[in-house]
Amino acid sequence: MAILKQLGWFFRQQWRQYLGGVVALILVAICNVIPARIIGNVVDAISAHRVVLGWLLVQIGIMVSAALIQYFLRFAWQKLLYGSSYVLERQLRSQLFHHFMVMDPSFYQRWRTGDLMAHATNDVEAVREVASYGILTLADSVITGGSMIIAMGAFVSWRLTVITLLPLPLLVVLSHHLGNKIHDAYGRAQQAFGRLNNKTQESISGIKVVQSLGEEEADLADFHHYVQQVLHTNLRAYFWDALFSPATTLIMGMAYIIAIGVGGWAVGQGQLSVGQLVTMITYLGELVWPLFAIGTLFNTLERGRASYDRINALLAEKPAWLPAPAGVSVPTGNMAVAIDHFSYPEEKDDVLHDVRFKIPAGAKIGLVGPTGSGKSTLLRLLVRDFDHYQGKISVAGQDIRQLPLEGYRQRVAYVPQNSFLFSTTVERNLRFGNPAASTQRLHQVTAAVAMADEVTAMPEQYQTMVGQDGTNLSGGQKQRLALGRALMKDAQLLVLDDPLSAVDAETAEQIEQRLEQGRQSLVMATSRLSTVSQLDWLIVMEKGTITEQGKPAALANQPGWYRDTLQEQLRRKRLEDDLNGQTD
Ligand SMILES: Nc1ncnc2c1ncn2[C@@H]1O[C@H](COP(=O)(O)OP(=O)(O)OP(=O)(O)O)[C@@H](O)[C@H]1O
Repeated sequence: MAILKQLGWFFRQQWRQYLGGVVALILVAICNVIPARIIGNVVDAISAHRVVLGWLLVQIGIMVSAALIQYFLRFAWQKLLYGSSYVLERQLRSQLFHHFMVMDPSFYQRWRTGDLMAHATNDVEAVREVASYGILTLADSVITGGSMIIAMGAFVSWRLTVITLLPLPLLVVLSHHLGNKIHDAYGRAQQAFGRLNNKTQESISGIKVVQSLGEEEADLADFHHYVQQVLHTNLRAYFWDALFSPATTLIMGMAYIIAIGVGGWAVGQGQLSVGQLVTMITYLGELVWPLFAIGTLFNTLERGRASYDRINALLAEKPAWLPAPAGVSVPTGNMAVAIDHFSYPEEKDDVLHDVRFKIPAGAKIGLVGPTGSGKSTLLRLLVRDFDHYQGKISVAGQDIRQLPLEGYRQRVAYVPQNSFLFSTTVERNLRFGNPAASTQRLHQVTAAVAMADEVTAMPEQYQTMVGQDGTNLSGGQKQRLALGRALMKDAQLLVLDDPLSAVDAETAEQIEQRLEQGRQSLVMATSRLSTVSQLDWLIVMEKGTITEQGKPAALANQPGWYRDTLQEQLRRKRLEDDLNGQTD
């Protein structure tokens, strides 16, 4: 029952609908009392040989009217209760989706996609069931059950009613005992479902890798293991649930035996008419549903509680970003990076330390260094993926963490190493960050990322669908579209993480030359050193810190990682050219 209290906010919000639904249920219960009473009267009239046609027609008329009224009332409560429950579902879904939108990357490191999807689907569904079926069964079992018991007492005999219903308290004991078991078992079943979701999502996303390595069988076996877990945990939940229904039948059976035994004896003693006994047994028949309803009610409520607890645990997580003081606007100007220390959440070792450099407005800065030296991490701090570092990154002297996140991000365009494309058209992907941009701008940007000819050659040009995460495109096309999307934004700072690694050297050089001509500030990590010579400033990172920085030409002449790696890359290039020359 705790879940009903937890959802109190929603029932208060929708009190009119729920009140209407419950009133309709009460009226249905009242209508339900009528037929048994009439059947009893008719039986007594028949036994006394005093049935008159007119009277009989009136009785039938009353029963038909009661059935018709019930029809409309049932329609009313279904519409009111079930309709409201969909409002709850909508509210929970939007709350979750909004939460997903504002959470920081460490949240997505802790939670896997499949789990989040299980929360947004199965758990929301289980809570919705509480607001519809749960309320229905609760109201119905209390109202119908209560009215039947009152009718038994009032129209037949209070003493016989009390004796007949003596086994009922067993049901309360049983539901209390089984309730917690169902709650825990259902929680485990939902967790298993989340893990299965993760597995399905990962296998489908990685299907090309699975197939190319011939690992289908192994992956199927792995999948089967997760399916087994879901099956096992659900069977466990249904085991506890299944203990309830037969118990209800048993308790009802006992009540019938008592009613027939004690009631039959009372008829023999002349304390009860046959018609009253028939009425009593018909009412008992009407009690079967409310009692079964109590069984499913506990299941629904416990499942709903377990799911609501899971949803709340998720919603209770707060984004790690620091809230900005009110009324602060985002300044423009020179930026300065001065990071003392940074380590990833739940990691002990520093990934960055003593990283200091300046980004004058409009400057084009290259970030190079061996793999794993912290280039991507540094870029992620620039775009405020993480705020928990010691030190300061500032714009016009103001710490970026003191600025409103949304406002700051509007000024920045970021292209991560593995950029994601939406499964929509080329145009909608490009316009994602700036839907209002003009067609001229769209064409300009397409040309800037050297895609104009390729887009023209596509079957539906800008309206060509790119497939899920751009599966219909080549790696280089995907990268250039992602870069184009960032350029469409007209941001003041472009943060690019090796954005052209899959693009051939010549095209990459062309694109980079255009980037260098732009007015925006640019910080670009790259693994291709031949293309950085035109940048204003070069930063070399090794083991999480800056080991060299200066103009590319100066660094090319001083001993260090940059000069060695550049010479090595140029030597290879010459070798390749020589080999190509031989084959020409
Ligand atoms: N999300 C993360 N959680 C924990 N550690 C991470 C995370 N991302 C990166 N690291 C670690 O931080 C270090 C720096 O990684 P980073 O990706 O910044 O290097 P990089 O210079 O960009 O490498 P590359 O050139 O290969 O892209 C590595 O040791 C890496 O394992």
